[in-house]
Amino acid sequence: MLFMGGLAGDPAAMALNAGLYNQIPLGAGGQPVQSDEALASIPGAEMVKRLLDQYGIDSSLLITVGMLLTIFNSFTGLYSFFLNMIYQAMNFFAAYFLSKAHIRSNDESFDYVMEYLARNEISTDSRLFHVSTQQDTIPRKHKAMFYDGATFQGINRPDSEFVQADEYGPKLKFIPASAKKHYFFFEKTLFIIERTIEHTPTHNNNGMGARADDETVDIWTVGRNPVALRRFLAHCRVLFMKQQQYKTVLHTCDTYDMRWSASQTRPIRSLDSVVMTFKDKNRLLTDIAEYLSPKTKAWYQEQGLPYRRGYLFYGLPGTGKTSLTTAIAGAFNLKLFILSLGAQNLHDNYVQELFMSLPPRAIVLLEDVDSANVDRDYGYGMNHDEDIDSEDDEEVDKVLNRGQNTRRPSNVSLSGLLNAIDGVGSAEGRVLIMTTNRRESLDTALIRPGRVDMEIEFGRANHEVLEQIFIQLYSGKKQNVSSLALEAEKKKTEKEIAEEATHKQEIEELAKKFAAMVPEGTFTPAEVQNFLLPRKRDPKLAIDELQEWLDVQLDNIKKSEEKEKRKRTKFLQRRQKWLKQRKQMKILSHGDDSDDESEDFGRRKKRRSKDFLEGIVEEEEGKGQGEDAEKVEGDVKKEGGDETVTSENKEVSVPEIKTENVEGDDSKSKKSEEGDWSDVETSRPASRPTEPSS
Ligand SMILES: Nc1ncnc2c1ncn2[C@@H]1O[C@H](COP(=O)(O)OP(=O)(O)OP(=O)(O)O)[C@@H](O)[C@H]1O
Repeated sequence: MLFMGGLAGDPAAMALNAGLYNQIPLGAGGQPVQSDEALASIPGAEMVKRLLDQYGIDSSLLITVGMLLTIFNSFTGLYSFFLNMIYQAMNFFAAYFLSKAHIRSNDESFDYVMEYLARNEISTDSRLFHVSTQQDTIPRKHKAMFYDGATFQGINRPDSEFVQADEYGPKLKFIPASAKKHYFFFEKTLFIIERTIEHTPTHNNNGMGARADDETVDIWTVGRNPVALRRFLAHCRVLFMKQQQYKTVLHTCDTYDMRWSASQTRPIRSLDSVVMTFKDKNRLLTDIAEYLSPKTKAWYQEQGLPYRRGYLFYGLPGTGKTSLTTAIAGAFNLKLFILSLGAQNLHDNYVQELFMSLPPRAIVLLEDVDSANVDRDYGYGMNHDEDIDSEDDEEVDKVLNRGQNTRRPSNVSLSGLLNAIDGVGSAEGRVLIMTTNRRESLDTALIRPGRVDMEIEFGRANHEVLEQIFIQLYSGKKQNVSSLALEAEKKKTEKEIAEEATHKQEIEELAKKFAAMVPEGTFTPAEVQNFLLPRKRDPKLAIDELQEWLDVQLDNIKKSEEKEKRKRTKFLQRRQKWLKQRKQMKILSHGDDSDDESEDFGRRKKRRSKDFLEGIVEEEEGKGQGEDAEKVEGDVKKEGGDETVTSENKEVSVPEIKTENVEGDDSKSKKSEEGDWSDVETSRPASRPTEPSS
């Protein structure tokens, strides 16, 4: 009880202390009575006294200790009381004589301030600081709150790069601690700054009661006039903008609290570095430039049209869809927001909120829109039992490619996505870029005009692209825009410029040779780069080794095409069998060719359809490349010119179905009663064995 002094200022504690005082009786004149008398008046004290006497300890000592502790208690109480007064006075002062700005970490201005603090060593000498080696991904909560003492001179230049690593690995970043006030002067005015981390209960998908950390920063300055504060914030903004001038800021969805978070900054990628046909690039860039011009915006408003534009980039993986999007963001100074619909926890509501919270002048990159529920045919919850009666070649492709769709299904529904894209609350002024490897599986609603205003196909490299890739890699021209690179460009001497021109000419000639050797439409740009990169310092070596590489690659391609062809042929055979069986089942169930109206029959048909589709993919995956397609087992028995299908112990004669030419020449393929399936083009799988690393 004596230690309740820690709670001084608390009325309950003071009352208790007073009570203890009252336990010591006072004699005449207010003087304490003799210790024995005093002790006698305290219950239980007699017993303690006897105990102390046993050990030869003077019992009057108890009184002295008690009194000393009481005095100490009074002092701590007083101290707390005065502290409390000072605190109240400061609050009063802050309320009436200070200006204050309150910024939350989900606002960009938070980054402005953090940038200033990091660059100006504010309170980095504090005894309490956080240390981090995280380099690339800077959580927003700590964004820019780091600097490296050793390279501070370097990074203090407005638009220079942070030096984040040395020869031993990532350098340390020092992050000033939160929940502590930091003081500094800006333009001779005193500023006080405090970071606070808030723990807010959330009810998001992470579960009830999960907590989301949020950070705020409070800035005070002396005086009722907030001009100094505004000037400071404007200064921070300019500093930040200069830093970001040659960077592309990537925002991704923070899956914890489901909002945009600036996760990375990257040097701007130049448009030249993305190689594609001039026609397509020109068409696209002209369209975006036109859309972003202020006149167009005004026109949209006058017409009462929603000011939005959408593009679909489709084609094989590694053909430059993402690279081009990043380059566009840099070229038009747009913020880039990347959303993958397969992200865990992402639901319709969140997608809508994310679209609503986009700033103006932003690109939203929706990657792999074919994934999951937004997929018309294969997505999670979609109709797998779809009848495969279609005569459409695309149908065959889809079935055969189905096994390749290993992406995790999304929780986002098609209608949810459509609402997010152009619902009432969706932000205006943004550019939407959707990418997919499988355009054919997208729902037409998703890519109708208004949602997708232009489509660009990305394919394997033709001669123009091959030549450009070679030139890009060996010309020595820097593809990342930065102030330092631009400075270096300006400082070149005439001799250097002349040497560069000669080098360029040489490279262009080699590029022509290179492009002539590589067959057109055979490799993706990523595959070509994959060959060139290990030989990046020696263009002639690349030419010398090209033929050897081509031989290996073309052989691999041939093998995978053959495999694909076998798979396709098997599919066609099975399909024919299945159709025959179905026909027989119809006859057995109804005795005629009427439509499948029996519910039982419909269910059986669907199950068989599903089993059939899955069977063909599994079978091909389960067996090796050398598998003979003729080994397909079935119920079909050939008997003379006709076939007999065994079904439910009954034999029914059906017209002959030709199944020859399984491995042979495609041109001799059969024509069945279901139509001609022989001319279907064999598609080469996107992924092939890559060059063994040397
Ligand atoms: N057209 C291109 N020009 C320059 N580089 C390219 C091109 N295509 C691919 N690359 C290079 O290949 C790599 C992969 O490219 P990118 O991610 O842009 O392909 P993608 O089409 O978006 O693939 P995915 O569909 O798998 O997302 C990158 O390193 C990129 O530099």
